[in-house]
Amino acid sequence: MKIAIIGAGYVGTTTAAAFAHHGHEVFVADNNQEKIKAFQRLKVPFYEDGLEEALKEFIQKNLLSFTTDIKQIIQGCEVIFLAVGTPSLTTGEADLSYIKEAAKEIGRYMNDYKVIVIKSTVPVGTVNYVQEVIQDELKARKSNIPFDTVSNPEFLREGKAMEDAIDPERIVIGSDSERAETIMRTIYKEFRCPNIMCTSPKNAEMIKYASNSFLAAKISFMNELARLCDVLGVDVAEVSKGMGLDSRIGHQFLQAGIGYGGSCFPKDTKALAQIALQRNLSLGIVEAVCAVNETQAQWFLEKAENALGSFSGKQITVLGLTFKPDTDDIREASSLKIIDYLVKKKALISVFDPKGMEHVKKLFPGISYKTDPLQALTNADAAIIATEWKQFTELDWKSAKKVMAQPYIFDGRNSLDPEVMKNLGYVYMGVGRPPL
Ligand SMILES: NC(=O)C1=CN([C@@H]2O[C@H](COP(=O)(O)OP(=O)(O)OC[C@H]3O[C@@H](n4cnc5c(N)ncnc54)[C@H](O)[C@@H]3O)[C@@H](O)[C@H]2O)C=CC1
Ligand SMILES: O=C(O)[C@H]1O[C@H](OP(=O)(O)OP(=O)(O)OC[C@H]2O[C@@H](n3ccc(=O)[nH]c3=O)[C@H](O)[C@@H]2O)[C@H](O)[C@@H](O)[C@@H]1O
Repeated sequence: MKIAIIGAGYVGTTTAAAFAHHGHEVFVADNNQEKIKAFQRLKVPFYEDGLEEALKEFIQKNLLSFTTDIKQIIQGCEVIFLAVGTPSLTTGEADLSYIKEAAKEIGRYMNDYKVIVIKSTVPVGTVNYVQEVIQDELKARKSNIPFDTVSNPEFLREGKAMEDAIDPERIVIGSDSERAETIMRTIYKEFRCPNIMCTSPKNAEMIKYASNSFLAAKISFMNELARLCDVLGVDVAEVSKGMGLDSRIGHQFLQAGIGYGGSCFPKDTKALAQIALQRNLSLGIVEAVCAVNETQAQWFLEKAENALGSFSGKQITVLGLTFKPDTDDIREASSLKIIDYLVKKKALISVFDPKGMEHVKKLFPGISYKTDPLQALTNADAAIIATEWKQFTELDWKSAKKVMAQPYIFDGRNSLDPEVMKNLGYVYMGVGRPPL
């Protein structure tokens, strides 16, 4: 089937690769010319493992192409996916301006029956809103071309985007039209997905926000618990291990740390709380999830500062800048809060990250960017681990101690073994773990 995708970001491009992998012919359009030029040169302008190789393969097989000509792909394909951004407004609400703009273009250019599929994460009711925007454009053209709008939220994780998109654990299709549902089922026919759920568009939209907010809630619950564990001398990592043994709880997303980041959990939790407030409802749990996350890095930094005496004038190394390992994405990364705090405290800051340094340089040009962890740790009074890259968990910490000025490790991801670090002579502080 010929499929158009509007928005060549993480989601648009990985979805495109997954559709091409399953034999569809995919056309991706973006209004960012630089991005499209990069893809046309077979270069992915962000880091996602396996994506560049996959795109190269499918472009060479003529199953995938990139363009800025949105009109052409709208007219050439029966199914059009919207994968544009839906960032937070200052109020916390989702900004639907990119969705609106893309929907207008569809209404302006569509020439025959289309299924418009919203893959972006959007508030409940957006499928109807897109329908209205397209309908208004068609009216202005005095046209009544038929079309359907469908919700098909995306659940992929950055860093594992390719495997998640090719073999998703679930596919949710929110449609009120039998015709559109049949087309959606045809698109996903070759996917080895154990769970395809068809429901209403509004239910599908809510499933996405509820899923992200629930995962964020698990993290904030453990992060809040970590603060109590810290006072009680309990190891939160042991607690999460014990909790996870109950299959009703499970092990995933119980790792305490310095807070969740990324382009989605922070924005989607805020958007859900905001959707409720607009209906005069307050979602106390979701609001608390956000509040714990807002303050978790600060709580950890204050503890670290107490342990060290002061950050002022000290050489502090931040290891890890991305919001999690295996990505170059620094959106809402906890490292940014850490650097901001350290700058205010007049610390001398060195950083290292395998993928995220170029992006952070634009925000903090005045700090020192190093080429490897040991170089970053040289003469450091303390190291703060902000992202659990394997370059840090597998570092030769014995050699690292020799180059550091003082042996303080503040492990914001509980990624190292406290016992091992103590035996190497470090003063180790994790999140919600008793000092040894
Ligand atoms: N990044 C992720 O891991 C996931 C993101 N999502 C959701 O998917 C959506 C997209 O996210 P990302 O891919 O991360 O965003 P992104 O910011 O990486 O990409 C969005 C792209 O849309 C393009 N765009 C915006 N307006 C356009 C228009 N009118 N015409 C053509 N192109 C346009 C932008 O230039 C940009 O390249 C968001 O709603 C996000 O919440 C859902 C699951 C996972
Ligand atoms: O809507 C989205 O964009 C996506 O958001 C998350 O995916 P992602 O943001 O790529 O990353 P996660 O692996 O979920 O991690 C998010 C943050 O939570 C933190 N985290 C995760 C797990 C944990 O136990 N503790 C913890 O602090 C990570 O360090 C990271 O900062 C969801 O996992 C995806 O299912 C969803 O599609």
